[in-house]
This record gives sequence, C-alpha cells and structure tokens, in this order.
Amino acid sequence: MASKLFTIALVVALAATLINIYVKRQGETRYLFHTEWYDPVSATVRKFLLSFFPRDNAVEMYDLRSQRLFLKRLAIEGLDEKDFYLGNTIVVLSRQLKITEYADSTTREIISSKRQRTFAMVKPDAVHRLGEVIDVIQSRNFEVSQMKMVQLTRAQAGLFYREHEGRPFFEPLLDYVTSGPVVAMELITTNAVQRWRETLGPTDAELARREAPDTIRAKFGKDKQSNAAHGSDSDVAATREIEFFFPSSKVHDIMVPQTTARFLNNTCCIIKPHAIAEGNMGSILKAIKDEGFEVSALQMFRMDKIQAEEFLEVYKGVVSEYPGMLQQLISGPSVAIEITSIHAGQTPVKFREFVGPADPIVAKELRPNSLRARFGENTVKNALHCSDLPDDGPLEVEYFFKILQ
Ligand SMILES: Nc1ncnc2c1ncn2[C@@H]1O[C@H](COP(=O)(O)OP(=O)(O)OP(=O)(O)O)[C@@H](O)[C@H]1O
Repeated sequence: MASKLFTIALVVALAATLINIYVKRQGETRYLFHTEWYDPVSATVRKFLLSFFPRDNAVEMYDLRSQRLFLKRLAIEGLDEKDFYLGNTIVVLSRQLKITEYADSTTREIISSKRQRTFAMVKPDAVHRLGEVIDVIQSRNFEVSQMKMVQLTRAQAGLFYREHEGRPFFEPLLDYVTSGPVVAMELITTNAVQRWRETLGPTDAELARREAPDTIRAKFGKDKQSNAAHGSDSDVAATREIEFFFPSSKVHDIMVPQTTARFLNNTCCIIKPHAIAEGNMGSILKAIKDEGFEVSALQMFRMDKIQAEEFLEVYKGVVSEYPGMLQQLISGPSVAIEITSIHAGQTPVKFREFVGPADPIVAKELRPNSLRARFGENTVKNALHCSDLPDDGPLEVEYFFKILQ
C-alpha cells in the first residue's frame, strides 16, 4: 500500500513538474517527443522528454530518470522541424538523441501527417541513373531517410511481389527485378505515399511519356515492365516494405536483401552529411558515374560518436580539423559508397584525384572539376571523405558493408 501511494505521489509530482514546464508555453507551438540517448559514461540508455519549439528551432529537455529539467530552452543551429519524426536521430549538444515516440496526441496528429514515410525502389534498369532519380526526389521535397543498394534473390523478389503471384507477368517480373542491383529507399514528406505514386507516374512507361511526361517512369522507364521505380500503394504497404528492406532489429535472415559490395579492386568514399542536407547527393552520384566510376555498393548510415571516432581514428592528433570532422560525420545521415572502375588496380589513386584536394579552395584552383571543388565549402565541409591510401579503401568498405551491417 505504501509503495502504491509513493508511486501515485511520484506520478502527480512528475505531472505537476511537466505542467510547470510546458503549460506556461501555452499559445506557442511546441511538439513533445520521447527520446533516448546512449550515455557512454554510465553505459545506459537515458530517456528524455524533449520539447521542440519550431519558431526559434529551440529544444528543452526533461530527464525522465532524475525527473529534472536537463536542458533549458536553447536554440540549436541546424535543427529544423523536418528533423522531428519517429525513428530519426537528432544531435543536441553532441548528444545523438533517437526519437522513439510522440509524447502527446497533438504532436502525433500534426507530425505524423506532415512526416509520412513511403517505400521507394529504383529498379535494375534505372540504377545507372540513380543520381538523376535522386535529383527528382530531392527537387520534389522528399527526404531520403534510409537507402541501400541490394541484390534481390528470386525468393526475396517473390515474397516482395507475392500479391502478383499467378499473374502472367509474375515470372518475368522476378527475372527483371533480380537482373541487377536495386536501390531501396525510405522517403519522408507530407502525404508521402500518394505524392511518390504521383511522382512515379503510370505503371506503363510508354503511357507515362504520353500522359505524364514529367514523371520518373516517363523519364527513366522503358515499358510496362521495365518502369524504373516502385512505390508503395498504401500506408500499410509502406510499413511492410520498409521493414522488408530495413528490418528494425538486426536479424540474420536469408529473406533480408543484402548489400552488393564486392570487396575487390575497390575504394571507399562517404558523401558527408552537409552535402546531403544541401541537396547535392544526386549531383555527386551523377558526377561519379559520368567520370567512369561504378557505384558497386551504397548505403545510408547515421554514425554515432563511437563509430565516427573509430572510423576517423587515424586522423586524431594528426590533422587539426579532427574535432570538426567528427562533428560533421555525426551531424546527420551520410552515404557510404564502394567505388569500382575499369581501372582495376588504379581505382583508389584515380578516384582520389577525382575527389580532389582536401581544401575546396585549393581544389577550385588546382582541380576545378574535382568533386570537392564543385560541392565542398571548407576543409571540414568538403563534401566527401575518400580513402587516403590504396590499402585503406578495402578496409573502409569492410567497415561499412560488413562490420556495420
Ligand atoms: N501487364 C504487365 N506486364 C508486364 N509487367 C507488368 C504488368 N503489370 C505490372 N507489371 C510489373 O509489375 C510491377 C508491379 O505491378 P503493379 O500492378 O503493382 O504496378 P505499380 O503499382 O504501378 O508498380 P509498383 O508496384 O512496382 O510500384 C510493375 O511495376 C511492373 O514492373
């Protein structure tokens, strides 16, 4: 009985504190989220209630364990309303906070309709034009929140398209979607399911060219079967399809599509978070292809501080930009790429030349066509990380495409 009374008192006290903190903000738009952060010092996951105030991009955090205000309202540069959706990780004062739940019904109603997820897949016939497809995706204000190049097995393709089993086009469809790599993506925007279907256009690419020439299938598809890309047809399908390609728990199931990494004659690069946030991912991928390099594997990662420190260890104490490089790498999603080319043994050296000098200002002078000259800003925001030495490339590819899988 005593313990029950204590629990009730605690809940009342907690509620009262929350009311104190939040009700006084009445009249001002704010969203409430449950978030968590892995605290390396206590080796535990700490849970916070987080308020976000869109007017000034400020956050306030309440520690659910100590039941105390943890962070007074503070504007966080680079944080935006669009960063707040379930499953995303935001960075607040170097802490990577994962958003685990909406903390009230108003936030759920507003954010979940604004931030709907859908599943998109670039099919084998359009993968060589991935950069252009991503340009369309970004120009229509979709955010790519997960992405992975995979090779579907026939069994996986059959499961994915099981609703079409028995139809005359089913077996040819499986031949087609297993004929080469596909790129699976989770896209987020307002009304994402419907808007992505509209962006795709009609199933038949020829019909799309006649009736909806501005759509993805009109631009990149060939016919009724080879139609460049897929999109979920409902909210429920989107959830199922996202889970199919990006399982929420690490499962070693043969039905989970696997990376296309070859681990041979390769080098590695990372499109940095700032370049993705600035909308340059598509242009960078297109430039890499136009220069004759092949993207043989690709995946979006949200690196945590421990992973970023591990990855950048060789630069610690060696380059003065190390702290900035670390912050940049954990500031948002990045895309790791395995690069191969017809130059075989020369791929690392040739690709490094194409990426250009570490300082974009120097790159603009010496190599104006290099990726850093075109997409970089300074030595930290220099658009891409690229393996330094030929021996590093395969190790970095292994890090992303084996160890972090
Ligand atoms: N009549 C057909 N002949 C050949 N292939 C077809 C035909 N109908 C559909 N397909 C292939 O099967 C896929 C799935 O068919 P569905 O009817 O679900 O079309 P969709 O919803 O427009 O496409 P998706 O599901 O790939 O987004 C199509 O995208 C296309 O590749």
